[in-house]
Amino acid sequence: MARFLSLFRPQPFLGLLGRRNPTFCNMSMDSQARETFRAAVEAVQPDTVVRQSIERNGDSVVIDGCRLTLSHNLHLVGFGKAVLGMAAEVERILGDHLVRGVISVPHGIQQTLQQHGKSHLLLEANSRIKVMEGAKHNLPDDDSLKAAEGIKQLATELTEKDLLLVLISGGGSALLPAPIPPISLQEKLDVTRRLAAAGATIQELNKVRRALSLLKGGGLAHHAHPAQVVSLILSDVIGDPLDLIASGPTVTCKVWPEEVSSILERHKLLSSMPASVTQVLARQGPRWKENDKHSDSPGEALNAVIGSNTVALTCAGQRVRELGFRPVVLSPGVCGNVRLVSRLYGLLARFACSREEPPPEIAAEVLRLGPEVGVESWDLCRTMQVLGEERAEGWGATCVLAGGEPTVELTGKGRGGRNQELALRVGLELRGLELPPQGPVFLSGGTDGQDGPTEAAGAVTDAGLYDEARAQGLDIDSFLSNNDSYTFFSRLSAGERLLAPGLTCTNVMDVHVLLIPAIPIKIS
Ligand SMILES: Nc1ncnc2c1ncn2[C@@H]1O[C@H](COP(=O)(O)OP(=O)(O)OP(=O)(O)O)[C@@H](O)[C@H]1O
Ligand SMILES: O=C(O)[C@H](O)CO
Repeated sequence: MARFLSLFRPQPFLGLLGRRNPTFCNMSMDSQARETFRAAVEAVQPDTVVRQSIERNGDSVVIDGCRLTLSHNLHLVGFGKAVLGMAAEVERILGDHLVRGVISVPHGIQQTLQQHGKSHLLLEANSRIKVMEGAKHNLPDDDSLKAAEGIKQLATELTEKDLLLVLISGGGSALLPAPIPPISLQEKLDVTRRLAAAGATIQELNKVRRALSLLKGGGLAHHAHPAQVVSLILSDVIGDPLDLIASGPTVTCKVWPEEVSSILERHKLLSSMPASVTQVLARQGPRWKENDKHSDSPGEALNAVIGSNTVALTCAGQRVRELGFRPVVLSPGVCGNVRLVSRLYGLLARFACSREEPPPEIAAEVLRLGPEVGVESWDLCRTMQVLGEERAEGWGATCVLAGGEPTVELTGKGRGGRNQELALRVGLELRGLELPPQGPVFLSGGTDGQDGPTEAAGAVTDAGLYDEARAQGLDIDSFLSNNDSYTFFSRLSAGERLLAPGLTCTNVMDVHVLLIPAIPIKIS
């Protein structure tokens, strides 16, 4: 008769491989998934990433391998949800050379940071940096327009002796609006709003924003010429494309009006564009005025990505290794429909947990599905190889880490977010995979601490989700069809599966953690 025996790898062998040093062996799988997410977020804190990217030696500073000399010539501008903490750290490190600065940050952020006890991310009372709050609800408004004007003014006054440090993070586009005349702020806002509502991707949205802005698409670097410009960027876009993060204000790029028109056309908006937008798109030559003092300057800058989803996943991997799991990073670029993404995680869990050699159909479906959600075949094969090795070598615990920004097709009117919906769907995919002592656990969380318009960042699920919901009278399918994942997780077991770290002060998109426990071997 078949019997099951828990055969975990002998500890000395594991020590040799350097994989297992389980510091939290008493933690539940749920807690370990949360701890892994915490480590991911911790790694991309605004002050941490700045500290790690600036090396100060006396009156010189090395950034991204480039040595720069300081002589009380440092100016600073910034825009984005995380730049307040970034600016505070820059001022701590280089404050004695700082002449002045202006940053554009989300409405209410200073008060919120104060309330959350995060005063280390706030500027000192005697700071030389002016903080301007605006862009309520992540939309450009008069306040962020004023901040953008202040930033443009500062940049325009610089000389070749100056160094301009630019701090950029997600949300920067809305915090730096500078529409090319005669486009008004309201018209630009309408264009971006309508595009977003039509389902345009962030790549499409920011290509359009670039074409209509004085500061995006290299405009800020252009206005700062002939000063030296260095940007420190916390990326919230898949693949870390410099020209698209916050619409690339320090990355000179040519605008192709045909490309912009085709994006508008694709979303059926071209024919209803205001006359001002049509006029700007029809212009030939440089976007900046002919009489502009820098009209022919290239506006070159050093652009350094100092924090990204990849950094978060790498640090999460280190943490989960300490917890006793072998980490494998699937991809930092998971995108596409959450339905397909959840299917992929379900298949990977099945592949990892299969007691026999996994049926080839699983690997085939993984390879077919992966590219549809932004994961390269090479990464899928590498991940399955690690999962397969663990099984072949004796069922060690593994952790698949990934990140990115999947999408949800909104058909209902409920409250939720893409992370909670993904976790809910993966929970369904894992159904039936309950292996002793515990089956796989999946966590999906937004690194900014907020998943859609909800108070949670995401949720943690496992194979027991379906039965747990049923026992509590909750019908998962009806919550899913109403995009009501937040209500579902709030009601289920008093909300204990919700991931709610609160405001994290950073944003490198989402993090996915699939923990596969060490599995007992079947001895016949
Ligand atoms: N009820 C819902 N269920 C599932 N997803 C939702 C729901 N409502 C909104 N969303 C999704 O949430 C996303 C917006 O959430 P969020 O504000 O976290 O986005 P974001 O892209 O992370 O923004 P940012 O990068 O500015 O923080 C959109 O992709 C939207 O489709
Ligand atoms: O501000 C923006 O454009 C988005 O957050 C992407 O960087």
